[in-house]
Amino acid sequence: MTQLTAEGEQAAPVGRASDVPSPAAPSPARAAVPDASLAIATHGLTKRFGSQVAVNDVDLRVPHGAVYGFLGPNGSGKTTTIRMLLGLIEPTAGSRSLLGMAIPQQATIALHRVGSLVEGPAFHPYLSGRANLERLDAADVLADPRTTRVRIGTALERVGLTAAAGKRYRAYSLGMRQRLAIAAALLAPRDLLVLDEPTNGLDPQGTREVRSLIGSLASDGTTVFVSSHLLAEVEQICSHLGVMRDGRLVAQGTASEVRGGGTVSLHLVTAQPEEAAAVLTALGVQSVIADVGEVRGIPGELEPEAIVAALVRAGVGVRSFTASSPSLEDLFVSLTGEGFDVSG
Ligand SMILES: Nc1ncnc2c1ncn2[C@@H]1O[C@H](COP(=O)(O)OP(=O)(O)OP(=O)(O)O)[C@@H](O)[C@H]1O
Repeated sequence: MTQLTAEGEQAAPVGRASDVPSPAAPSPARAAVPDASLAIATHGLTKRFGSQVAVNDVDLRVPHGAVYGFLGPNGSGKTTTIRMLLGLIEPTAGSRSLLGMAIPQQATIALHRVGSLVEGPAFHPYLSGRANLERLDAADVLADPRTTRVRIGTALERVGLTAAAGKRYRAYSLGMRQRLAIAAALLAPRDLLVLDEPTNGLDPQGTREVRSLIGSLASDGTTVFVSSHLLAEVEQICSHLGVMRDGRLVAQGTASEVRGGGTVSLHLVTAQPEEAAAVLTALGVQSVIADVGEVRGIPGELEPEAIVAALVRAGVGVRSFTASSPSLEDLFVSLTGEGFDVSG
């Protein structure tokens, strides 16, 4: 389970995130051992730009069929990680595999089954959505021209653009443009989609469109790896989460594992805060703070029932008692050290 200290430092990340300390001496490129049980696996993935370590010893584990939210503030290393996954840049150290195939050794086969949205394809403003996809498909040497028509029709259908396929690109809304970009990534059947900030710059309506599209792609069995700095976006659609901070993966696991990793705190309303604080301290509650009419603390492993019973035994009147986990937003702030944009 993910555990946070009082400063928000992570003590034991879910699924062994990067807890290897020194970025100074990343191990040399390790032998790639593709893990077929995972859609994406990396081991010690590291990228330096000069003296800057942009990605530091990252071990990603993305199960097949997951919608994996790759979260982190701007500059935390998400895009650099994705570029290494797709073979667009070489890591300084570490290995990576997609769909059980090592990158770059088996990239030609693997990447044919992987759709990606990293920088976004360049669309022609005066051509229709369909004509733009025809241009992109024609430029793909691996695409079979005999099936172009069907594949483009299927991709447009999947992103809900069939009716608007004949409209010029310049008349598309931002959400439609992004859906067309995803259609471009779907021109061949894909087992894995890697989307870098697919809702960046979109208005709330466009964000909803893309979010619901990701949900429907995932329900067809496609594994989706989606990066974002927007908490609300991933919170709603992701089965798994990974959180980046300063190039390190500081938490990883199922959404409920990551969410459950926060420290539970208790809040007690009482007319006898000093007496209550003494009882809680004697029980072993940590960080007890008594204030006017209330007491706060961190119960650790203590059950709420045992705490309330002890208070009642000691004659402390309890007006209300709450034991709560931090919100996902609080958790991310503590993991990443900065606020997340929660709009979206
Ligand atoms: N080609 C490059 N040369 C030098 N530094 C780079 C290069 N690409 C990325 N960086 C640096 O690496 C760090 C991680 O950047 P990256 O783009 O991977 O982060 P990010 O989490 O994707 O953020 P954003 O959402 O802003 O793109 C940043 O400090 C960035 O300035």
